[in-house]
Amino acid sequence: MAASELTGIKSDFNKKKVIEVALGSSVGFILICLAVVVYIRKKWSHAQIQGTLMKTLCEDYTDGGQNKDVELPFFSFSEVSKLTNNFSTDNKLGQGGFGPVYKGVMEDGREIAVKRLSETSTQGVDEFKNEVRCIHRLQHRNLVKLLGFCAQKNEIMLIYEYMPNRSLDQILFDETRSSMLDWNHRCRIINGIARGLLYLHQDSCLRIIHRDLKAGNILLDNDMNPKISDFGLARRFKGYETGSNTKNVVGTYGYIPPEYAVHGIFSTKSDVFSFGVLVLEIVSGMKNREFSSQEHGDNLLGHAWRLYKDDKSLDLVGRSLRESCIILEVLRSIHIGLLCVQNQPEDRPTMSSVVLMLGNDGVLPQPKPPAFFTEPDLHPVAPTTQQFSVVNITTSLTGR
Ligand SMILES: Nc1ncnc2c1ncn2[C@@H]1O[C@H](COP(=O)(O)OP(=O)(O)OP(=O)(O)O)[C@@H](O)[C@H]1O
Repeated sequence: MAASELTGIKSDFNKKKVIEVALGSSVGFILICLAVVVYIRKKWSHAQIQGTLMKTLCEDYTDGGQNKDVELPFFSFSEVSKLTNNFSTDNKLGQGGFGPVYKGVMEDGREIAVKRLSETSTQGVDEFKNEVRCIHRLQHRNLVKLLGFCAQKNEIMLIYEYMPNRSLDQILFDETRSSMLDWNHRCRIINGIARGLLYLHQDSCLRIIHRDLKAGNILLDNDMNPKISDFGLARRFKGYETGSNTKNVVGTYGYIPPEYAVHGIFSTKSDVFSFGVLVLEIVSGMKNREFSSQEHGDNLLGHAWRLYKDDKSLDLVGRSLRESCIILEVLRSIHIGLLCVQNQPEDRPTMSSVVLMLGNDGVLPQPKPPAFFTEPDLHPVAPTTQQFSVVNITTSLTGR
């Protein structure tokens, strides 16, 4: 081979190498730039959330605020850190849409649960603010108590009373743990949730639609008394309002009524619907969302309705409940549950009627068919959000 040919090959080879290196380093450079931008954006949005929250909390809790009559105790970062054993993993209770939740013990021995807003929170500033603003002004034995907050050192945390039996879903839908809840407990849980909701709708100073009532948002104390929690999506309403409209439908699949899912209309009757789903889940020990009858493909609501029509409602009762159940009470609860999940909001009872119906043995009206017999074809915006509350529904649904 001639020397000139050899030099040609060599220079081609060098050129190729130079291009490869140049390309490689510019791709690397672009990737690094992208990573830096993502990192800065994340930090910036977290700082923004914290900034807005600080402002809200300051407005609410300083002399200039409107709510200076309501005192919510302030905890310093070092105090919370000490109470939770430096946010140790042993103290971690779980992870929700806001971020991790830690158990802590106060100096006087009281146990607390600390919700720490995380940088990757799927629920934003509005939900966090809402939670603080709603819940600290409400006082009812069936609502979880907010004990204080921390807004310091770029940290936002909410401090609640600790509920030793955690959330209802963790017991109700667990095959072995569900036996911890006999009919007596379940009856008390149904009644407690009903009273807590009635307080929110009618008796509290704020009047609130919860909008995310579900088994995961019912916490249980030592004696299995229920406490409604998670007010991040709650909305205040005026006494004369019958419903509001929103394009941003939020909530949790399986608990959302048709008028809200399809038309974005929510009212106290949306909570009544979710309550009805919850009652049927408590009696059956099954999740509405996951239940699909092998016989006819109906979800839990459709299944309960068919059994009711065939006079076989007792077949709905979960295995772990069969020994302890009081038949008349169980049948009445199922009947009330079915009244609450009726397709038309105006057919559903108010929570004050529900509390009355649960407390006496008078004749109940006949329920009409429930909404969403079968599992609707829902496609969450981001499938990962499904385990948490804030689920935006983009597809339309059809009820039957
Ligand atoms: N006050 C509390 N006492 C005891 N455990 C709690 C308390 N609050 C929350 N937890 C537990 O912490 C975990 C996370 O709760 P969190 O309310 O943040 O989210 P979630 O209800 O699981 O989801 P989402 O954010 O969708 O409501 C759950 O396991 C819950 O049982």
